[in-house]
Amino acid sequence: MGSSWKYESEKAMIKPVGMTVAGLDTGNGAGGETDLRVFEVLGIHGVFAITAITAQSTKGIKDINVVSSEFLKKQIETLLDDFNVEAVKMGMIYTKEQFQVVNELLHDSFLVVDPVLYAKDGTPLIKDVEDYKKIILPIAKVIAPNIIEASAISGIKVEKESDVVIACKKIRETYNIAHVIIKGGHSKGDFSFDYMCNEEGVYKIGYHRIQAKDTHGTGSVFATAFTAEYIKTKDVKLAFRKARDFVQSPIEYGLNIGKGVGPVNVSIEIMKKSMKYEVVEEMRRFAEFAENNEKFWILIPEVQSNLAHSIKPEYVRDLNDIATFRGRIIRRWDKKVIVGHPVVFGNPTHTARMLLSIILKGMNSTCLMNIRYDDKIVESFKEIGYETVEINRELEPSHGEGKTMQWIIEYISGEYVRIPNVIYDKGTKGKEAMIRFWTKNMEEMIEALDNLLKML
Ligand SMILES: Nc1ncnc2c1ncn2[C@@H]1O[C@H](COP(=O)(O)OP(=O)(O)O)[C@@H](O)[C@H]1O
Ligand SMILES: Cc1ncc(COP(=O)(O)OP(=O)(O)O)c(N)n1
Repeated sequence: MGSSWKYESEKAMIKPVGMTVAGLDTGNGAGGETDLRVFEVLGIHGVFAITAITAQSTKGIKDINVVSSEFLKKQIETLLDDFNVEAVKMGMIYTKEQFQVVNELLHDSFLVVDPVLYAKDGTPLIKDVEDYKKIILPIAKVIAPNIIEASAISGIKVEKESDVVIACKKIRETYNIAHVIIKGGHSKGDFSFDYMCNEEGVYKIGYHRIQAKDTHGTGSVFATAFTAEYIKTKDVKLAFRKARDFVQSPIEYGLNIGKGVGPVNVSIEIMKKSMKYEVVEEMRRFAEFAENNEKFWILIPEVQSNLAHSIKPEYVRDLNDIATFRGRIIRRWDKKVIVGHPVVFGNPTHTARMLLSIILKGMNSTCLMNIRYDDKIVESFKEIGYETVEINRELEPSHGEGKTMQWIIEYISGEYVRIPNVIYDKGTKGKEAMIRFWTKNMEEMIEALDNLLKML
């Protein structure tokens, strides 16, 4: 007999386990609970041995309540007794007695140390630093200080690239740590460079430096992402690359919450993926409406139509956040409307480019369709209650291909406080007259077109 259904289903639900030994940030921006979130997003079951509770918010740390070393020991023993912990990330740990517990129980683990000497507000997160250097650093497999921490640990003031490499090597040799990563978030320049050195050499990764205010937790996120990726691949170089890549979007989409430095947005990529899934579902709903409405063909111009649909406007950065139908919306010779699936993101169609320009002007807009120009259609839009604006294409300056949609929106926003929902032009030499209609969501788009078609 083959394996039973029950066995197959249980097997499918196994997740690798990673541990964080860290403090708790009551404001949920750094520390152990953020580590658990990173583990979760990256497909690892995170478990948490807590070293201290910090009374913390985006404004900083008010107080620290340290967990006794006996209780820390109990937590780690309890977790190790049950789970197959594949790697351990360590953040805040406070006292010499706590270091001894970790040394005793985790010296053989794949230990990734984030030496959080100070929080962003300057509060020390490790009390007995000299003991920490003696007891914790020699059992680390990987250490990931920022440049301030690297300076303190190596005794070399890290300012320029050559200092980073020297400090990296010194830390490696002094503490016999296989992989030293020095993070560049606190350095200057257009790129934030991180360096990793090990016996094979020095690797450098640079990403565009984001001018961000809400960066609380970047270090915790980086080290936990590294640990998660190491668990999945057992490849240190790959884990370094993936962790650096992972941290970029959470910084870009940092959460402007609280009165101080807001947390980075750990689940942003999952949120964007789920929003994109909803967009695809709604595009399917639109396709059904277009193909089944007997009069829909009236709306379709010679060049055919398309519908652009974005994720929530505040998350839109570029055309990759906007979907269209690859094969457009086509009117056949017999007036039948055919929607050209599939739905694709990032296609530089006129509709997608105009929607992007409207969103980047701050409008609450997620849908835009191009419609055949006809006086009657424009009048019907007015009757439904939409504001309209006519654009004279003769006024368009000569610019390269692909700039017209942006020009139209720039032109309108120079004249209007709010961009009207119906934007039309009567064409010019070689350019068909066209209406472009945008709405705040798919609900409104379908309802408006349904009402419009009843009037035609
Ligand atoms: N403004 C930024 N733009 C892009 N990447 C950043 C920025 N700030 C930090 N990083 C990245 O975030 C990670 C954490 O770095 P860093 O801020 O130096 O750590 P810490 O939080 O321990 O001080 C690194 O990969 C670093 O390159
Ligand atoms: C409980 C706790 N642990 C760690 C930190 C510091 O984490 P980090 O990711 O380096 O974030 P910033 O403090 O630099 O924002 C913390 N604050 N609290």
